[in-house]
Amino acid sequence: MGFPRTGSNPVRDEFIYAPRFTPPAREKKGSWSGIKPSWMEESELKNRAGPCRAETARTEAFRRTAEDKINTVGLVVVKDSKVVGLHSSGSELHAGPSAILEHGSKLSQSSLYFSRRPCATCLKMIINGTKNTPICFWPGDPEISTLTPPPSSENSTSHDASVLLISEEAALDAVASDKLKSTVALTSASHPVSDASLRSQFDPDHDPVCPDVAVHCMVQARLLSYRTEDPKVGVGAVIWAKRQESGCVPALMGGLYLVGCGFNAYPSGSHFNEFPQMDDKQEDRQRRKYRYIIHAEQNALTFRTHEIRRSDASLLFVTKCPCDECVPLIRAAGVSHIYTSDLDQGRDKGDISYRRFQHLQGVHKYCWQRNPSAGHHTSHYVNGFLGKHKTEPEHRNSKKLRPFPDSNGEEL
Ligand SMILES: Nc1ccn([C@H]2C[C@H](O)[C@@H](COP(=O)(O)OP(=O)(O)OP(=O)(O)O)O2)c(=O)n1
Repeated sequence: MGFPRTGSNPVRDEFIYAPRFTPPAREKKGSWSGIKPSWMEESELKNRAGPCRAETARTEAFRRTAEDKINTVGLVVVKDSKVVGLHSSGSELHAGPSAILEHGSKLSQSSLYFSRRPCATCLKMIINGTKNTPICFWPGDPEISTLTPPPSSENSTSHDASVLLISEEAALDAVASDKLKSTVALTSASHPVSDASLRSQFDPDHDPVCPDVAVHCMVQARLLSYRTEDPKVGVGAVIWAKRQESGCVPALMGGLYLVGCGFNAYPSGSHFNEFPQMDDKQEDRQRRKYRYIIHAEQNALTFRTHEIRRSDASLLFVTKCPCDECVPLIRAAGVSHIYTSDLDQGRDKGDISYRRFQHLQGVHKYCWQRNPSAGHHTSHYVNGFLGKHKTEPEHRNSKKLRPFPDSNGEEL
């Protein structure tokens, strides 16, 4: 028997998982809402095709799509019969997460119209971030995850292998989508919010916060990680921002305000043991957790209580290196500083990899080394680990927070 996880976003019975496109119940602009996503899909492709006419762009788009295997998606967000959001998928960030970034949990009061079935990564974020939200899509080839490697054109064997891999990924996505949409409605409650205060201890000429405050925020993230629903590893994330204008925030906060926080968990409102929990050491890929679990950063961004303002420094503290799924999201959200650990950095693990973080540009990165003398890719000894990972004694003095070098080896 399961029990509900508290969360602000139950997955609903009313979820419309249309095998064929379902026009919105004849809203005034219903047919337009249906057509618009296709236009949005095309608009992204038009951008890629350059300033040519629509028809040419479409032809070009199909050619490129076939080559790239991206299957771009258009998304229209409708609220009270008005279009409140237009999003299209790019090669790094899909339309679904882009809508989550723009609207957050306000998507709950809207209807979503996709031009094709979203991939499992998008669907899990949409389901997690919405409540009683109709989701409609045109039939046809589903969206392909940005994590799926494009087919190589170098030789036919690797091309065939890539195409096979894409088919397998698409099939697994379809299974995950079905599983995600079949979840049931549960209770609603507010997402956990840390009420910790920060002392005003930072160097205004350099980093937005001093190391002591960074340690403090990391401890907050770590505490959150213990709330994980992942049977194996807990990850916590806290986002703080530093207001540029003085005088708006009480001095106690040192100019910082909480943007959001989260931990890795199954879609909000799901039952215990409802989704697969295996990791990538176990054989059956259909039963692995990665397509279902919402990452700590994804939850922190989705259930944020403040918008991320580009004019303010925004600081993400996350107990584990951001994975390849989250890096584009974090960048698109406008996070300016990332404080994280060196755990798994650079690792390629198939279902979840950590390669993109090292190449992330334009963001200040601080790498938390639990033990500077140890190399990367060691065992899990950071944050709310569970299960088989061995506990390492904590030596506070061995911790070292250091700026992450950019790809040229220079510190940011
Ligand atoms: N920045 C990150 C990185 C990971 N996670 C979450 C998503 C999954 O719940 C879990 C995945 O962690 P691992 O990469 O450690 O995968 P495994 O649990 O399979 O461990 P292993 O390294 O042994 O394969 O962590 C997260 O929320 N935020």
